[in-house]
Amino acid sequence: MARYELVKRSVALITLTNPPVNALSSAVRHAIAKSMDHALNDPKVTAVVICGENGRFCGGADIREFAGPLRGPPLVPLLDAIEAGEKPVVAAIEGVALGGGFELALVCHYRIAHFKARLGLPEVTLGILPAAGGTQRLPRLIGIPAALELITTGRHISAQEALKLGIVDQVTEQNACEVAVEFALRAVAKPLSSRRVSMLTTPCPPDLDGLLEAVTMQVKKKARGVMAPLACIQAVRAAATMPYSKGIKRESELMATLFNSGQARALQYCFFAQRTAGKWTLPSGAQWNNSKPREIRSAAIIGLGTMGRGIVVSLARVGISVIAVESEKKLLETGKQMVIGMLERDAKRRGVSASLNLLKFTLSLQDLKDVDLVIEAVFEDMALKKRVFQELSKVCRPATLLCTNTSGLDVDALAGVTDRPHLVVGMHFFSPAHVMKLLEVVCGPRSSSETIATAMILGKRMGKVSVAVGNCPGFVGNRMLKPYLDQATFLLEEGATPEQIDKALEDFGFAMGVFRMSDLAGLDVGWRVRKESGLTGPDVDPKNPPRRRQGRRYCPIPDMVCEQGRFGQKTGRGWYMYDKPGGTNAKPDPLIQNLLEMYRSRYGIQPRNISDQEIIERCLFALANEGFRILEDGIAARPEDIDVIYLFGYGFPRHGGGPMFYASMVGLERVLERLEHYHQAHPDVPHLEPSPLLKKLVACGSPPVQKWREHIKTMHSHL
Ligand SMILES: CC(C)(COP(=O)(O)OP(=O)(O)OC[C@H]1O[C@@H](n2cnc3c(N)ncnc32)[C@H](O)[C@@H]1OP(=O)(O)O)[C@@H](O)C(=O)NCCC(=O)NCCSC(=O)/C=C/CCCCCCCCCCCCC(=O)O
Repeated sequence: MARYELVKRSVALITLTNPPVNALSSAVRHAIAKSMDHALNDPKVTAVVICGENGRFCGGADIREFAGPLRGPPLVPLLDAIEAGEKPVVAAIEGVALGGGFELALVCHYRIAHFKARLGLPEVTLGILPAAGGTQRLPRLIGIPAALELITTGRHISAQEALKLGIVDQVTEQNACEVAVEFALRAVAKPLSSRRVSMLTTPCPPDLDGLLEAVTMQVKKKARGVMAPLACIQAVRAAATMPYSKGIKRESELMATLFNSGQARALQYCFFAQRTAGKWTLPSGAQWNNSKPREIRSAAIIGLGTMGRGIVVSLARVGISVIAVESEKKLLETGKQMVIGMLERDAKRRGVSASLNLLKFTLSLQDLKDVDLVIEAVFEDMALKKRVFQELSKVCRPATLLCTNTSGLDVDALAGVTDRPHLVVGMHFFSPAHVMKLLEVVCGPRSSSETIATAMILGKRMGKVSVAVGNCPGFVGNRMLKPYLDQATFLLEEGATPEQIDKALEDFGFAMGVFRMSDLAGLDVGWRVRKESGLTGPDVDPKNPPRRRQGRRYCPIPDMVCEQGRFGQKTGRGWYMYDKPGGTNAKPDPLIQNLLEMYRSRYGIQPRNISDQEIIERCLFALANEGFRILEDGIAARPEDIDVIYLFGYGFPRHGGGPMFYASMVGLERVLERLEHYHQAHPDVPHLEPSPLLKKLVACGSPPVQKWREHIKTMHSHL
């Protein structure tokens, strides 16, 4: 867990050996304590260097250990002892020094960083704080404002920024460990007291209270209801107002309030769920680690609408040459100008040059004959998409992968019109595609494992979180959205307003309430889908009872809003009003209020007071209930996959963990009881009827999310 060597006859080299990230597990802490003890007591040793194996200094505390009882030497006394030692200790930072790893570097008397290293205190993203002295040492080293920013955001910084801030003493392009050993030899016999960061006086800004207040406001606005950043601010205040011995106690008290909190559990779950989601498997046994992806050097995008443009940008900025195709000259020219502008702005922000030489714009599909992969991003119309796929089949070489960016249409039906169904897969990007991190990779029954592996890895290369899902209407994300949206509109009928429902959801932590989100996405999209599926429009049988369709409750209010030409932000009117078309500042609209009142009186609905609790329960439990059905149907392989989709694609708050984790945190028994209650009150809403899997899990004693897979006996796995 740590290797001890004597190098250059007098330097103790301690190498952390806990792959893959040299996390500070109990065994590693034990080994560090033993090695330090040895080094400090061996008269041959004049200095110590600490480094990590495989070019990675240390990824911090072992997060997996947080779930169980705490064992092994505690970190704070171990680190304090390293700092207090009488022999110089130098940290050789390669790869990463994160969390406890950064705190380990901070107790070393000198820090040498490789120029590619990254440093940071990401604890706040895990719902905790840097409780191994990080909140007390970093402000002493770099001052309150810079330390506050790093600790409350968890941002990783480069070695160069660390040097500028005064965190590291030297940045090197050579082997950091060798440089550190030479450095250590030169440090022997130099006084150490000024190198002990805990003994420094924190440089304090003139208006400390004002600064802390401003940061508190910022944090509350950005991360509504999240506890950890606020605790971080309090800990940093202690560094400014207390001696180290007291500050460290305050840090530990604050950590105790966070450590076992639901938010910390949820955020740590998210960390692992994100990593689990890439690990797809198929019933055939093919999976992420035994399927070889193809190398993609060139790609083509069909359609330069909002989605197509975002996908072109995402591909070009990772070095893939892209041919962009449009059907008309004017559309091609507009799309081209927009893509170039987006790439230039993106490159400027990242301080690199825009990769415009990778782009080609064309009106002819014939130009695609040699590309490795095509992503179709035309209008969401099955007949049109089929025509495109038939054409691609003729034009592209037989080995070209054909992908569709549909948000819910049948991927296998598209595969069926091609000469290569095994090379067809869905790549469902989220808008704007160059910003949103989520990618649903939709596996059709005929998609080959090589095709799936290629789409998954390509997504990762584009900086996306790729999740493999099965092929059904709406896949995972949009399929679950339906019951969620339905509950929101039923609540409108019953007496709530769009702003009340949005506020409840935003207070819960959603980036945007359901009505603001719908206004942003455009209300006409759903309207067209409802018309196509016979739920509204001229094809609806007039004998249908007014608020029922296809044998279940139906709320026509969204159709009425669209009939008035209110399509959301783009028309300046939707569920809210905006100062102009394309405006983003949502204001409640009295016309919507009138529409709701007239609607209720027309149908004799007596509006009632609806509590925020009912809003949250009906919207979120209906959402999770559909998630359970998706698991039963084999459309998602694991609850983690569903949660990752909602975290990265739909603004579900990370500190809630995602809909499935949230359900488990509330308690499956309680979710079942509330769904039964609401279904009894609304028997014509099948989405409120508890799913068989939920009932089964409750009957099995409500196991934790990670164990649900053992209870899912999927008859027809689509994955
Ligand atoms: C950037 C990375 C390090 C690497 O990224 P990448 O190369 O892309 O690789 P990944 O796929 O992300 O990771 C590879 C695998 O490694 C696993 N992993 C990564 N980091 C860790 C970790 N820190 N612990 C465990 N496992 C880790 C990852 O899951 C992958 O596994 P697998 O292959 O999928 O199986 C990147 O990984 C990264 O960013 N890592 C996280 C870095 C981080 O967040 N570090 C901070 C950790 S928290 C910390 O350090 C805290 C320090 C203070 C601790 C003080 C503890 C005191 C406890 C006292 C509590 C008192 C309360 C008492 C209350 C009571 O009374 O009960």
